[in-house]
Amino acid sequence: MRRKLVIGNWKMNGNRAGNTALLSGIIAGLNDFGADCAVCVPAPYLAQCQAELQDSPVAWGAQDLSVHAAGAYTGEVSAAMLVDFGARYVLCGHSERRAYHKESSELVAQKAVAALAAGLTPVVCVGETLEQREAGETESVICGQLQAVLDAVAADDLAKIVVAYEPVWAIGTGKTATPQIAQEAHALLRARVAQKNAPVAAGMQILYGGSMKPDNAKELMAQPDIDGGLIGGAALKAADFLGIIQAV
Ligand SMILES: O=C(CO)COP(=O)(O)O
Repeated sequence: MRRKLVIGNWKMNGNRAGNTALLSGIIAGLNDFGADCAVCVPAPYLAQCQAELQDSPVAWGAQDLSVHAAGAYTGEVSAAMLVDFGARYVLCGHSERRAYHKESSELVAQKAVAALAAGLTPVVCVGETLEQREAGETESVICGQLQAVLDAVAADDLAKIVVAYEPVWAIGTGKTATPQIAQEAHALLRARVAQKNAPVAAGMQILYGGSMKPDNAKELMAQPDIDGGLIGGAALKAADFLGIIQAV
């Protein structure tokens, strides 16, 4: 049985006082729901997570990292720095990074490799745009994005990856993928991993992201290949985030 995982992606939101309120609200409402839970926060707030979450069941992580270990890379943050602040997860290749920062699948794969080398769990994000879906390219796009990572990561590390399917047309739009559409994509992704290593594919956590809310989470997470959620907007309110975790 794969354990469910719910990760909140705060994107570029938050401030110290608001974060404290949100994190303490999450901690106060968490019971043993049988799911793992984490927040991926803007890098400046990793220290705050370390201070406020360290004795809680909530893990924390970052939204991006550099492929470089150290050196003259102004503005970048290394995997080792994230580890220094207790991060466990790091998003790699979120669609907003791919779209606004022109991150290629090859770069995303290198980021996953850098994360793994430092002991972080990369959450590799894949997803098609509406245009690509309407052109019948969903499978080639999402499996191509995943394949770059499968090709780059050492066989021993494959089992340490988390994948997130986030259809771009469902992110922040209120248009959730139907459970059937999401399940179909998740099954394709799992089958692609299975071509490389079937036992790893069977154990891999594949999360859904895109307008997941307390009222649609249950049906999505009931699908056989959906192992949790990567939550944007609904992760910014403790009640909504807890509602999604509870849906597990
Ligand atoms: O991009 C997302 C999480 O990474 C999803 O965002 P929303 O939940 O706001 O649609």
